[in-house]
Amino acid sequence: MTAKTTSAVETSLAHLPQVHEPRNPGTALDLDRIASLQANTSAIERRAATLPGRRSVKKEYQAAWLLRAITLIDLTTLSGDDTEGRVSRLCAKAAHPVRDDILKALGMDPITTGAVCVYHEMIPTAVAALQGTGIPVAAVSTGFPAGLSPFHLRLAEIEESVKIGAKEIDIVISRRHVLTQNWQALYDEMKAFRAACGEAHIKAILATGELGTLRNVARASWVCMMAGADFIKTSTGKESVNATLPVSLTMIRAIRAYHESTGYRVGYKPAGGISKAKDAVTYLTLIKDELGDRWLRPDLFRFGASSLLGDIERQLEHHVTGRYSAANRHPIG
Ligand SMILES: O=C[C@H](O)COP(=O)(O)O
Repeated sequence: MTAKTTSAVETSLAHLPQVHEPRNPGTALDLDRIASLQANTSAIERRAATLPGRRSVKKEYQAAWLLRAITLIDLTTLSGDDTEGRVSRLCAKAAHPVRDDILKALGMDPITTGAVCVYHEMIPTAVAALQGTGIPVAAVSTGFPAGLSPFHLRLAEIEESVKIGAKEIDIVISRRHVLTQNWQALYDEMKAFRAACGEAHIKAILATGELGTLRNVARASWVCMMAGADFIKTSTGKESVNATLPVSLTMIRAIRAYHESTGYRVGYKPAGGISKAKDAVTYLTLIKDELGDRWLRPDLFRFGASSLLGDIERQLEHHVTGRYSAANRHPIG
């Protein structure tokens, strides 16, 4: 570990004070604006194809980016066979995601993940396990992942999740409202979900792999932000197509335009299938390029990921020791 590397890591993670960003209150539904939205699919795909080339990360900064990525993970388990034991172990990992010897070699103080994300039934276990850590519990509510349970039950699930300690609620939108271009219905649904959350922050999962076109992704992003979403999120992780770079560019540019238009910053959460450290760094450089450093903090960016942390750990270990002790032999490029 060179002095230059240590300094890069410290510079990257230093000065991350708590920022109290005003929450997006939403706006009236502007149907003309929604109708006028275009998505230049071929331009977006061309831009996505250049990633991560243009801003590849220098070796001495890789550890810094990887540590930053860890602080931005919603460490997730969303399996039908989840148990209290698995969730407790996940929470312990969220509180100590990096081995002490690696932190020491990098000259870093302890860090934590951004949050832990679980099903409603696992909230009490996660809340108990994370007590005193400052790590919030995020819950997927509203009949995740399909979101097709009765509307009043989806609202009740949100309210119950908040009541028992979830500080963040990841809701799933009704994809049919997008596919039928029923923007008023999507807006009303999202507003009702936001109201049910109260003070808890709400992340709107668009399930982009089921929305058909990037234009629909752009329109759904705008409608959810107009209805007061704190974050927009790509996927549940259960669709056949989850987070992709073209979808991310579309959503990130909607966030940028919404900020320019209203002054409110909405967060972004790519989720589903992001399991490699290299991909995490690509996403972070994309955010830096398109939205700027302000979005590289946990209040405005999260990865929804169940297995990303393991690969980042392997890459950090390699960075510090020069070798892999685990199965992954593919260094970050
Ligand atoms: O919201 C989080 C996703 O369900 C995580 O998906 P993943 O298991 O593919 O990382």
